[in-house]
Formats: sequence, structure tokens, C-alpha cells
Amino acid sequence: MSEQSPRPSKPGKPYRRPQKDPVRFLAFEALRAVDERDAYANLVLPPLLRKAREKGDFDARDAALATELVYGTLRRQGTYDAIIASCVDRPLREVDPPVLDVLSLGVHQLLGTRIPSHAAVSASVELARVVLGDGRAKFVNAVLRKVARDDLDTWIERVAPPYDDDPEDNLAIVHSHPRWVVSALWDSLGGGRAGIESLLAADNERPEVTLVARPGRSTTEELLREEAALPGRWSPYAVRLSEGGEPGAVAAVKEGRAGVQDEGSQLVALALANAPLDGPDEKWLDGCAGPGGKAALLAAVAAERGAMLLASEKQPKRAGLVAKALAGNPGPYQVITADGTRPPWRPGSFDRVLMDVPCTGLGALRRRPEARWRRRPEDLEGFAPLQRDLLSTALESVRVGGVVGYATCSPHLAETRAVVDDILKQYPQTELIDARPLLPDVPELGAGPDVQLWPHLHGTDAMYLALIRRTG
Ligand SMILES: C[S@@+](CC[C@H](N)C(=O)[O-])C[C@H]1O[C@@H](n2cnc3c(N)ncnc32)[C@H](O)[C@@H]1O
Repeated sequence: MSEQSPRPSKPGKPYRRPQKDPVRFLAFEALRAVDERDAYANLVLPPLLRKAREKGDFDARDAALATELVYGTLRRQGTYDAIIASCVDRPLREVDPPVLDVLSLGVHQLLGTRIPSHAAVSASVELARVVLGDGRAKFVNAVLRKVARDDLDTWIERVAPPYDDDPEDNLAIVHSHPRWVVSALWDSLGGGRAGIESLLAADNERPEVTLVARPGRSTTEELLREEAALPGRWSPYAVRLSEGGEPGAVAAVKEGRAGVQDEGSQLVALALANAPLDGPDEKWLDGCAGPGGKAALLAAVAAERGAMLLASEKQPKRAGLVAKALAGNPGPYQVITADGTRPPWRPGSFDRVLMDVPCTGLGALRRRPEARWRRRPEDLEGFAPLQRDLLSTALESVRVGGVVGYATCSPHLAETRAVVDDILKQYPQTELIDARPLLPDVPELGAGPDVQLWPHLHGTDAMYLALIRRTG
């Protein structure tokens, strides 16, 4: 018998080693870090990008694409999960998280970018071969081919319940927010469908990078001359960097004369600084100062008025960041590490007090694309006693006639009005000051006396501020 087979076997496809695409691979690494280590995308990404650039793997366009893939995938996770769930025959929680990350990255390329479908599928399958192996790459291929058959709007229509049947569920899937967050934002915003839809859509946009020219240390004119930037909308100290502007490369930022700061945060600090006050105006306190954005602006304004700022922060590491932010301030200031619920200073010591309390951060979802998925309604219960204690400290720390600013970067009513209402009942010798005139020219601030800023109305984070005067 001949050793040769009578019919030559059909040659199999030769094995081809998967090609590692540095952009997709980096985006996958970042998503894994966010999932496995609870890392923040905005902290994980920059060092990965820097390393890739140093290795010569990346140019600026690659970095922009990797950033878009990571942020877009995380923001749109709720919508993409619903789409993927309808294309696989088991519950999503039974799909391995790394497989789900490759799928979500693929779905984002297919439905959320201009990358052609065939390129999106083949790049994702190639990534799957590198990071998951050939077997699971076939699964990825099958799912993404199904997804590629329709566009985003068609998919959303298919997987979201009709608005009239369940408005919150519909908005949760259409705008990729957890349902409880949709509900909380809507409670705070009020109004009908158009407003909440604009807000949720704004949460999915990348925010502009805004700088603050710290008074006495730099001016907006200087920044506008030196950088590709536009004047801020509301704050006299703000400039908005043009798209792609790198704040880290701005000389004034490197030297601490300017900082990166959302205009909402600037407005809050300035409203407290400008609230009318009788009597001395010499001692200011920031009781929750880390990492120091508002403290640096307050200290600079205080310096111009001959006042001093005490910046206090509980976490030593964050107190270090405050010290860094304040270094070079032209007037007197002090940074201390202290628990604001057990203050080391004497009651009634300050003329102005800012309490920018720890909160869920539901007002800064534009900046933290993963935050909405990580937060739980139970977190509110965790913050509630601390927020009340810190506001009580603020009211104890201010002198009679002095002003307290209670601020959050969350619009959740449980963290804003509920805290202020509760605590003011315990401190009857206080009055709310109308904060609206202290944010001059800013429209749509509601019925007052407190103010709530919104991304879709003001282009800022959803900062909340109540100004309270001690009357006795
Ligand atoms: C929302 S952040 C403040 C942001 C800051 N005002 C800024 O503009 O950069 C809240 C800060 O309060 C700090 N913190 C938490 N518990 C505290 C406490 N018991 N006493 C003082 N600070 C506290 C947190 O570590 C965090 O740095």
C-alpha cells in the first residue's frame, strides 16, 4: 500500500499568527484595569498612552483613537450591553468580562464611530485572537457580525422599551445611564422629556477642558494670548482650551499660575467669596479642600483682599495635593490635615467657610465615564451622615454674620437640599442667601435661593451651592 493518500487532502488554511494592533490592545488593557482594579479611566489612560508614545508605537492620532475607544465604550456601556445581550444566547453575567470588553469595544467601533464595519469586525476578531485565543475569537466574530447588520438607532429601537411604556427604562438604554441615576437626575432637574434627554445626552459628551487664571498670578488675557483657547462662558477667570489642547503643556498650568478647573467649580468658589458680609473679612476656611482646585482660587482671591485661607483635608495624600495647588499663592494660607467632623480650630473662627463635601459625583459623569456604573443607590446612605456632620461643622466654624457655602458635585436631592433642609432645622439662627445674583449673567438658575448648575444648560459640571449666613 502506498504511503501516500490516493487523494491529496485539501490544504487547510495555514495558521496565521494574530497581529497585535497597538491601539485596540491599549484600549483593551485600559478597560480591563477599569473593570479588574476599579481604576479610573482618566487616571489609567494617560500613563498607558505615554508609554506607548515612548515606545514609538503611537502617534497623536493613535492616542486620540485609543482615548475615544476607551471613553466611548465605557460611557455607552449600558446601551451596548443591551445590544450584546440580544445577540448572545446566555445572560451577560455568564460571559467572561474580558470577552465582554472585546465585544463592547467592537460594538463601539461598529455603532459609535466612523470606522467601516468590516474593519471594526476584523480588528476586534484580531484583538480577540491576541487576548482571548482563537476559540473565543470565533464567538466574538459571530456576535459582531450580527451587530454589524444594523445601525445604532435601529438597535436602540429594538432593545429599548417604548418611552410611553416605561420612560425611565427607555432613557436608561437610549442614553446609557443606570435607571436609578436617570430617575435621580430627573427628580432634581424636574420638567418633561426634553430637558432630561438633553442632560443625559450632555453626560455622554466629552467636556471641554477649562482653565482658571488664578487672580494675581495670571490673567485670562495672558492665557488667551499664549494658548489656542476661548474665553470662559461665565467665570471671569476661565478660558476654554480648543479641542485637543493639552493642559499639561500650558506653561501657566505647569507653574501653578493657572489650573485645570471646571467653570462650575470656579463659580461656586467665587459666589462664596463675593457673598455680602458685614464686619471683618479676614479668615476663610476650605474644610474639604483636596485636591485643592477651589482652595487655590479662594486663596488667590483672599490674597487680593488681604484675607488668609486655611485649607483643611482629611486624607494626608490629598492634603499634599492641596499644598501643591497652593504653592506660590501670593497671600497667606495654611494647609492642614484634619477631620472636618472633629475640627481642631475654635468655633466661630472664620468669616467665610466652604464645605465642598464628598458625594456620589453624579454631577461629573462627563469626566468619569465609568462612575455611573460603579455608583450604587446605597452609596447615598454612606455619604448622608458625613455630609450632615460636615455642614454642621461649617456652621459652627463661621462667626455670627459670616457665610457658609455648602457645595456638592452631585445634583442628587438627597445630597443637596435634603442635607441643607435637615441641618438648618438644627441651626435656626441661620438664613439662606439667594446665591443667584452671585453668579452674574448665568441664566436658568431656578427658583433659588440655592443654585444647581447643569451640563446641558451651562456647559459645566452639575455643581450645587447653598449659601447660608449665621445670624446668631
Ligand atoms: C468633593 S472633594 C473636594 C474638592 C475640592 N474642594 C476641590 O475643589 O478640589 C471632597 C474632599 O473631602 C475630603 N474629605 C472626606 N471626608 C472628610 C472629612 N471628614 N474631613 C475633611 N475632609 C474630608 C475628601 O478626601 C475629598 O478630598
